[in-house]
Amino acid sequence: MPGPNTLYNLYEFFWKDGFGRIHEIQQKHTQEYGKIFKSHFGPQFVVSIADRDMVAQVLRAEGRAPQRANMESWQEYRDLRGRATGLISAEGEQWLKMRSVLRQKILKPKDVAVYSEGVNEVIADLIKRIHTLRSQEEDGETVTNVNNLFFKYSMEGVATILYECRLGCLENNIPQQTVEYIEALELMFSMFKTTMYAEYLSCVFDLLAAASILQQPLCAELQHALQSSPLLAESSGDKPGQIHVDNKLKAIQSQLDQGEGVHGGLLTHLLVSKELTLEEIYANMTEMLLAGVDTTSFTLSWAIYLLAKHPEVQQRVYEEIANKLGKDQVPVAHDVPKLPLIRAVLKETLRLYPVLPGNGRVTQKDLIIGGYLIPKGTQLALCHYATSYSEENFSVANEFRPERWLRKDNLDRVDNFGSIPFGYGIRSCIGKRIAELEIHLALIQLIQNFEIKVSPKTEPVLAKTHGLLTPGNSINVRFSDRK
Ligand code: HEM
Repeated sequence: MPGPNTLYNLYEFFWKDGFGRIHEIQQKHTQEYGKIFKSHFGPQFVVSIADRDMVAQVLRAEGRAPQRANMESWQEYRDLRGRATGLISAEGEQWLKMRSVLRQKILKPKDVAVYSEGVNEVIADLIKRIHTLRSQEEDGETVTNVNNLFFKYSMEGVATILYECRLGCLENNIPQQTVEYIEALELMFSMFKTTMYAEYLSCVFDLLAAASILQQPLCAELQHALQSSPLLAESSGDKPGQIHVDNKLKAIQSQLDQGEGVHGGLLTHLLVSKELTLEEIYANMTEMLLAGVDTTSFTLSWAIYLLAKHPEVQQRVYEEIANKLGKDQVPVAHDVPKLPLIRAVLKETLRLYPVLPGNGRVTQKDLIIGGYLIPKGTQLALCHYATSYSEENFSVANEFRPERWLRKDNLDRVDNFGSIPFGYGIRSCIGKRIAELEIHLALIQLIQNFEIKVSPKTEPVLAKTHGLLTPGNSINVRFSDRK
């Protein structure tokens, strides 16, 4: 099988700063070596797949508990300290058990529809915050670096759903406890982005480590962060990540003591049903928060950027909202199917900027892919960025054309393997419906309230890989009141 050798990879990644360009390297290597190629790192290798049908074949052949990457050292660390893993890092039977509990409450659109009201309260605060921020600018309209704002929105939104409480991220004066919480999370995000959530990248790191190119395995770096981070040290008492879970537990206890019925969302269900241990609940709440904030905020930032750059698309979206929902009607989850264009905007945004440009799988049986025998236990890298930009899969692939998703019921197809930003199958993103709810409702209300325009302060924004696919520079946009 063709592919880059160790020397070439060292040159590409270290000399030419390839870690920030993983998405481009996928495309480049696909052009050079074909849709299936083997990257060598010393004695180890990764097989990369950049073909829609081959990706489909791999994902359709998955067993009961698919594995993204070899997590042995991570697992050993958790075992050593008696700490529970969350869904992202768990494997085998433990993963199956947790997934089957968590999926009951958040995997279907109707499961998350109940959170519309809570998310809308957060969006009302987001809009207030936009008014405050733009009033501080000379033109009275610009918000600089919208991702900062959307980070706070996503954190507040996801916490509202997961912890069933508000953090105050969008207030003018953020509560001190929340400031500390955001700081702890930011530290973890920076570690997390280059490790757990970027399996494609972590395979590269692990292989480099195996080839003794790195002094320490990457996991050790993350393990150190875990030890020193106040947030993720789940078992050590009074930490910010636990406070919200513990508060909920106390509230439930007091309701029970008073003979009241207990109702609530996911966290309440987990605490009452006791299907997961408290340690597992802490671990999963933290991992879901980590997995859910940056992904959602980057996607929202890219969507706003694309809409600002394409006023004609934005106008069509606005007209659809005005005609099918109403100019001032606050949307809820069941309004979203009436607005196919807003759904298409999200799908097209994620095609052009898939937050996870690549994903990993360890094969659980021998497979023949593209004519090659791939033995059980091989680390695969699924090159979603490359398939998203392939002209074979999407005509005029470089252009933002949300309407392409409106044809032939494309919106509801989950099996368009050219663009699967949330993954596919049993190990796909468990937070997909939460992310969609937060993004759809926010986009609808932002477009109802504002005409979103490119600010003269905005340079063209290119993507860079920092674990996730992130905006390479700050996105500044003008939020003009809609007349
Ligand atoms: C636009 C937003 C998001 C995108 C694009 C995204 C994408 C992904 C992808 C590609 C995976 C890997 C799937 C696979 O291996 O097949 C994943 C896994 C995961 N995501 Fe998301 N995600 C998003 C938001 C969220 C949110 C909001 C949450 C939680 C509230 C979340 C929680 C998770 C978890 C826990 C996993 C691991 C699932 C498992 O291993 O069983 N994600 N996500």
